[in-house]
Amino acid sequence: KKFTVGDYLAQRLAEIGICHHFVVPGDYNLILLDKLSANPNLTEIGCANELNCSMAAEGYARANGASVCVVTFSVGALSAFNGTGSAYAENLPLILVSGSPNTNDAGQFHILHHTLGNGDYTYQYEMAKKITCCAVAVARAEEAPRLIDRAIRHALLARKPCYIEIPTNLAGASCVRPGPISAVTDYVVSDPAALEAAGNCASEYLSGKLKPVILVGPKLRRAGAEAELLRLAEAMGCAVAVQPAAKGMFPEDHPQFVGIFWGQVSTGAADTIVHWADALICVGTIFNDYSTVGWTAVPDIPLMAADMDHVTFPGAHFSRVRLPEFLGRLAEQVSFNDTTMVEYNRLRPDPLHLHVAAPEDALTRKEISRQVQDMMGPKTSLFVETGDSWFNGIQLKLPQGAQFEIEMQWGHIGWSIPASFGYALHYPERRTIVMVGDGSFQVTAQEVSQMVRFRIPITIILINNRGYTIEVEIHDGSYNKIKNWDYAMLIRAFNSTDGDAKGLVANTAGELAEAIAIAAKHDGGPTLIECTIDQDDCSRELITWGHYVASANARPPRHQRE
Ligand SMILES: C/C(NCc1cnc(C)nc1N)=C(/S)[C@H](O)COP(=O)(O)OP(=O)(O)O
Ligand SMILES: [Mg+2]
Repeated sequence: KKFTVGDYLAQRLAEIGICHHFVVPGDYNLILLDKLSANPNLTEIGCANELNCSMAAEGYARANGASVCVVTFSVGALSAFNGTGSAYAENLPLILVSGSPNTNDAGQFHILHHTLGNGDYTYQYEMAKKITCCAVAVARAEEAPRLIDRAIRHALLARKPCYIEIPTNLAGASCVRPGPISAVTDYVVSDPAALEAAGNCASEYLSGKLKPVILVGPKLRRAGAEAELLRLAEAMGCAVAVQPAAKGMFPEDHPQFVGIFWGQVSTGAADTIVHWADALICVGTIFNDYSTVGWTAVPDIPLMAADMDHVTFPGAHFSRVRLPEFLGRLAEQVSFNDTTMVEYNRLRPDPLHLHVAAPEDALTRKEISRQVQDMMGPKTSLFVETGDSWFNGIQLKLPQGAQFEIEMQWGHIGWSIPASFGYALHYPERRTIVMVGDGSFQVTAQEVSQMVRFRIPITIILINNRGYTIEVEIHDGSYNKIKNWDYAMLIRAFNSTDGDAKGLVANTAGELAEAIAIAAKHDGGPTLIECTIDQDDCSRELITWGHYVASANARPPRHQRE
């Protein structure tokens, strides 16, 4: 049986641990799709469109470590670029594969369908270079092994997406078989001298400091260093604060967890402790406009920042120091100093006694949060969508074992529906819950039909506040209004005659409790619960945060100031 370029790609994808490949077919990729589905280790997952396909792959990569999205040329890839951008911003090795024109067409100046019609076939590859860590276009079958291995290796090492373009007439062309996968997957260990020097520099940075705090950022998990961080935190005994996009990357039931550090909208007394510290160990942190509340919450002491493959101090930088190895080494050498925990225990806020609404009470944002809190257990994975769901979700306490997913760097509304679908395919034994607003839901609603098709029992808490409330709080206008849907009824449309999803409406606290009880027992497919709340019922945190972000957006151009 002929071994082809498509078989080579399929084998490499399977060898790096991918079990599901997300696809939308098109005549430039059909032969390639045949080769992928011929590989027994790969299960084909069709998506309703390429935006959702790429976002499903983004979510799958959060669970699986790497993922692949296979689309057709131009009309497919340009939509998939959005999920690829998300994977770049969120540090996920998503492999974007696109079919492309027959290798003879460019040289014959043919005009082809799906293209711009100007005879240029390089624009997609050029665009892909900007949003991936490595982009390759296979022009001859002989070079396919080298290019495929290179792109995948770069993506795995950098935790960034890569791009592989395969012409429609090469997917089935003969190709040699691959060598050991270790050539692709073996990571680059830290440089021993740099690791040693960075460790010594950390000791210097910490010596003499009285009040060290650890601040955890979202790149910790992407670097695979959660276990080493836990060891370091327990060796120091200090307070551990977490950035909002890193929620769940340090256990919230741990005695040293002091809350989410998010400036004015922090939880617990995280901001008090972080600002009280005289040494801040930042691990995988990202200080962007959203996580610093419009630049009002940037730590103001000299900090030490350990990133995925380098460490910087107030006076030194060390390249090729991998985060797991660095934190592991630090855990061996630091001295115990729980000053910030002693202080925190004097500041620890009393647990919130959330008002329990009466069953007949109209549903409110607070009551939804209270009931979602009660849903959560060790097997819960909670996805929170861009919108007030960020603030509602971040306030929740994660029980031991619960996971949390947020897309705070890219922030594409609608991400949570396809992403939770992709994620849940890898974790069928977990109970995935999505908190999503009405506006976001309208962007990618079609992927609920894939949850129906593949019978994935995701619980979707759809918070219908009649429009784009987060935008209203940043800057209101007519554009923040949207057409209301009968969201629960949509499920009947997606079920058609062979689906087993449930669409429920909750207008009161009692109806929500009933709907959640039904969802907890339903596993034949998703349960969508449409929760109607007042359109002005949004979190205090959103309003506060929105004002600061709006003023950051409004800073006058520099030349106007002079
Ligand atoms: C329109 C936009 N952001 C701008 C935006 C526009 N387009 C994309 C793809 N991503 C974005 N974040 C946002 S946050 C809406 O308020 C979301 O509305 P909804 O899902 O209904 O949530 P809230 O009501 O809680 O805000
Ligand atoms: Mg809304």
